[in-house]
Amino acid sequence: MPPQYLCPMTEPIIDPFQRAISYLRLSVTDRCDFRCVYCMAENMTFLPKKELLTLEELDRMCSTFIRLGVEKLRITGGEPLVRRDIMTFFHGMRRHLYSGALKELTLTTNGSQLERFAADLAAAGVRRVNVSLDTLDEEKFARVTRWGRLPQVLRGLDAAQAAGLKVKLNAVALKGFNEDEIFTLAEFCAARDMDLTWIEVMPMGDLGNEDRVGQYWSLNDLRAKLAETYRLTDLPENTGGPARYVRIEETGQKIGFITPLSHNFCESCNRVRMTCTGELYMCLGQEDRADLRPALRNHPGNDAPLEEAIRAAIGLKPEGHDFDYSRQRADGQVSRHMSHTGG
Ligand SMILES: Nc1nc2c(ncn2[C@@H]2O[C@H](COP(=O)(O)OP(=O)(O)OP(=O)(O)O)[C@@H](O)[C@H]2O)c(=O)[nH]1
Ligand SMILES: C[S@@+](CC[C@H](N)C(=O)[O-])C[C@H]1O[C@@H](n2cnc3c(N)ncnc32)[C@H](O)[C@@H]1O
Ligand code: SF4
Ligand code: SF4
Repeated sequence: MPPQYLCPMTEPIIDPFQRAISYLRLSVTDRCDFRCVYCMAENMTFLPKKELLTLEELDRMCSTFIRLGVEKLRITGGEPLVRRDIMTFFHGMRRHLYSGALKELTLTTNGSQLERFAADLAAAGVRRVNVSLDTLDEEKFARVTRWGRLPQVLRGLDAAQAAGLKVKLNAVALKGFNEDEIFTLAEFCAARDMDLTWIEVMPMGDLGNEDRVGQYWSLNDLRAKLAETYRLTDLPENTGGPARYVRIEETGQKIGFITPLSHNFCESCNRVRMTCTGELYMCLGQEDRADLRPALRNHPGNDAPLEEAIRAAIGLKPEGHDFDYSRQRADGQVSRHMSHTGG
């Protein structure tokens, strides 16, 4: 039997494994202007737009989570910046930053729309963005994203930095694809004062013809390759996020490793994820979820049922994921696509 959760309103909710849940990742759309080969199939069926929570509903959901102790809100997708009028939502969240209840409002993006939106994001109180970029080669970029164009993303990075946003690059490590770019990407980031985090590819969703097992490249191997050239020093574990960091002594640069497969970090998990239809997923690597929409829609003007539904859902958060490439399944071990919850 999970314990009861009677927390003071401003303290984060504690899950069954004594982890405080202070971080909400919100997917505001399942659509995207790219079709990355490890994330989506080329032909995707998206939700009808009428299924999505409205911007007002997203605001009410997030405000309720913030009242329940969420201090960090990351907007993701699909591609969050392709949702129409999404800046209205960002500007609405600024009031929680001003009140001090929300410590960080941020987003993870493919960068394609940053040239257009970076200044407005900064005006809404966003201080840093994570941009996904797996290669600096134009032809490879077009191949891995299927629909993306590298120059557009590079202009987005420039716009973000010009707007004063701190930028972190996320690169998914893909066997036989970007193994040869670990030094170029490190140098690119060092020259632009951007952090870089590598991510192990996770077996989620049906990708059409892509080979999941063949894509996987352990970050232990990537790290060993870096260490052949650089002296790496492990930095103290940061319990606020999934990445472990090393410093490159020769350049002072920090490199992060997100290793759900080779070294899982579930013990310090502090997060839950909500989809654009109001489903709360308790773990990225599991199917457990709760539909918060009825509590939201059936009780206009009364947030108590929604608060109760959120507490009950977090009371069911599992201990961790079950991803495992040793089972040699090329299909996703979690059936939904990464874009459903936004990573
Ligand atoms: N397995 C697992 N992977 C995660 C988790 N959080 C993030 N990731 C992976 O890391 C990727 C990058 O995450 P980001 O969106 O940049 O967020 P973050 O690393 O939490 O961001 P920071 O605030 O910069 O630490 C995600 O898309 C996932 O692939 C998690 O809780 N579990
Ligand atoms: C799903 S995307 C959503 C936000 C935005 N479209 C972007 O690409 O940054 C969030 C992150 O998930 C990562 N991702 C997608 N599929 C993945 C997979 N199968 N394994 C690991 N990371 C994945 C992407 O590289 C990206 O950094
Ligand atoms: S990783 Fe991001 S940019 Fe790529 S297809 Fe998925 S949602 Fe779109
Ligand atoms: S896999 Fe699940 S439990 Fe582990 S860190 Fe990610 S969300 Fe948390």
